[in-house]
Amino acid sequence: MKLVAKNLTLAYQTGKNIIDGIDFEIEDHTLVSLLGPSGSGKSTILNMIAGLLTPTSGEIYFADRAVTKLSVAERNIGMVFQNYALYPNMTVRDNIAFPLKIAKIAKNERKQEIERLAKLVHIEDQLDKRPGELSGGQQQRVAIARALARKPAVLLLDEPLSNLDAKLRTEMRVEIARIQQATGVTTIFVTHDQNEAMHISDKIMLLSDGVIQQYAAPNDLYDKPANLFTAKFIGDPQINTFDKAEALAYLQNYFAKQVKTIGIRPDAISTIKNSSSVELPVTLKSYSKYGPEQLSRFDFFGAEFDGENVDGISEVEVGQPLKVYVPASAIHGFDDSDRHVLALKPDLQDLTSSIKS
Ligand SMILES: Nc1ncnc2c1ncn2[C@@H]1O[C@H](COP(=O)(O)OP(=O)(O)OP(=O)(O)O)[C@@H](O)[C@H]1O
Repeated sequence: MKLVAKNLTLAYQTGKNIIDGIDFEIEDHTLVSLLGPSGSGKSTILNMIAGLLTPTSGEIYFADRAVTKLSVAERNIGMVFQNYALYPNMTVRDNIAFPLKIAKIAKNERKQEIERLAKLVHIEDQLDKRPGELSGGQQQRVAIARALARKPAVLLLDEPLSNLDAKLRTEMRVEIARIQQATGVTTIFVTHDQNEAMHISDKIMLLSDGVIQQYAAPNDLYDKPANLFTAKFIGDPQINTFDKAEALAYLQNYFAKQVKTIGIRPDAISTIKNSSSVELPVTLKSYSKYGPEQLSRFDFFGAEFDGENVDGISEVEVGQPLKVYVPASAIHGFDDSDRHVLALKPDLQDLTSSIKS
């Protein structure tokens, strides 16, 4: 089901808006992550969608139905929490059956539904165990099955993987994407882990201080950051930023408009020139390689920056001056308000100088 929020605002008594008049649409059948640092408002938005928190103002719609004033029960949502919240004294079967019993689904139909859900989340051989006898990943599968039992309008997942170890996290994020695709249920996934969000989502809503910084497909957040916050939050290693005079003056040439900061992602740097690339005169300061990852550090007019897996860099000696190249589209400029400014192609550089003069 499509979900729409209009001018959604939440303030506690203390005053300042925790969520500050945001608008968004989540398309039917998609998986959207709410991503952002601690305190950015992810859980608050999720809880307003669930009906656990009432917005101070604004509206939420499930398709065309305004749900803002409806209770949790009336919204038909499925929720999964970080701590699973399974009933410890019930078997897996009874945990999944619970919402079906509440909904007074007949016994026969209930049995079929439990089997269907257990197959869907791959726990059909665990139905007679109690949650305490299952691994964290299996418990989370049960929690997902229970949340899906009543064919919810939306599935809300609040940091569902954060109690799992690294290997299980990766496995379960693939599983969540698979289950979401198999059921087609519109899903909202809260995480503060960009890697998780980047891999699992159709779109990511990146939040900071209760404001949407950017809402776009994962690769667009990476390649086309709308502002400096997004550019810095997304990407590991972090984007290189230049705000010192000489480096900035050199790169400013590629922009028609004055920029305050320039960002270049470490993986955009190469020693190989191509037709749309911009040349940077640098000195190699250090180089290291670990497994498939190479990291290099360069000096560029006194500003240092990182390169990741830079083609051809293993041939260069540390301390040696060289030229590196960056596609013009990978030079991100940000204006006084930290908003993204497009770089011009290198062959438009003359035009840039004439605009400036
Ligand atoms: N009951 C409350 N009263 C006042 N402020 C609150 C209350 N609950 C949450 N907040 C504030 O609302 C803001 C957003 O909190 P929220 O839990 O939505 O953030 P989050 O992005 O989910 O963070 P985390 O990743 O740490 O869970 C925070 O600044 C928090 O301090």
